[in-house]
Amino acid sequence: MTSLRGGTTSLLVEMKNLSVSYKEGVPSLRDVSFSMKPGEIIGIVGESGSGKSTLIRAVLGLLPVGGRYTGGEIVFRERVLLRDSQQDWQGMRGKRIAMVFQDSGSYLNPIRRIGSQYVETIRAHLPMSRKEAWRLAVHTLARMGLDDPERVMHVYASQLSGGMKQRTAIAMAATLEPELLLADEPTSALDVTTQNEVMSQLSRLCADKGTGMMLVTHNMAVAAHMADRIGVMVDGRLVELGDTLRVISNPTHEYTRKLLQAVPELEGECT
Ligand SMILES: Nc1ncnc2c1ncn2[C@@H]1O[C@H](COP(=O)(O)OP(=O)(O)OP(=O)(O)O)[C@@H](O)[C@H]1O
Repeated sequence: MTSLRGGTTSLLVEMKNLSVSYKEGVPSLRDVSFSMKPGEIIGIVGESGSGKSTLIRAVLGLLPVGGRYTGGEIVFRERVLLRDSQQDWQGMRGKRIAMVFQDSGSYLNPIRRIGSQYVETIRAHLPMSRKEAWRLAVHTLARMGLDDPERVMHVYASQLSGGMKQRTAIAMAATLEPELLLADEPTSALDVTTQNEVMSQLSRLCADKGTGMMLVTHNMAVAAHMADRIGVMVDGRLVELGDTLRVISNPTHEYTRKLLQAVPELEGECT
């Protein structure tokens, strides 16, 4: 299990009574409140439809079609995002707040070599020469477990396997050293062995760069392995939030107990 990182005491993110609806009068997020410290990893678990994706998309200011903020606040580094214009919010995306999702790899540009799009992404946010950006990209691809990163830089996405594309997309998001990485089931399309590897590499990359992560997963074992704290969602509410060890050894909510009982290797730790 990872430990808490980041030295400053100011908060990275605060959610205050956040509510979101897609349909009038039917909230998909209900009064969700919590805060994150810099460098912290929070795992968000819960059943399908409980609002996990809505929660992290809300932080990015990119709700799925039809979604509306109906109450509350999101504060990022002491700045209230919900009161800011979309333009201010846009300035945060990519560099300060980045997101990876289940099929990020499939969004790589198919008609440009990986190296060209990777270098351009880096240089759009960081003051670097092409050579420096190339070196940083190769280094990060290697940290994400890609065996021959120079070759990866020279090929098109169609020449990479699904796992390699996903690792590449995750590396690209992490390269910019965002303060917050929003990860929505980033490895669930990969086979189990690859999932574990990519999760460990991602966690190491975040630790290297002091990046905080909000990790949405349906897999309690993944959350227990990766996160400093675990939050559990049921029907749009955050019904439990606590240190990982406390949540898995002494869950307070019935639904958390049910989730833990479904994970054989954690079952013995649940009282
Ligand atoms: N674009 C949308 N339009 C209408 N309703 C939506 C939309 N996106 C999500 N919802 C509804 O909001 C609720 C929360 O959905 P959300 O996708 O956030 O849950 P989730 O916990 O991430 O689910 P899953 O694990 O299946 O991805 C669900 O009832 C869902 O049907």
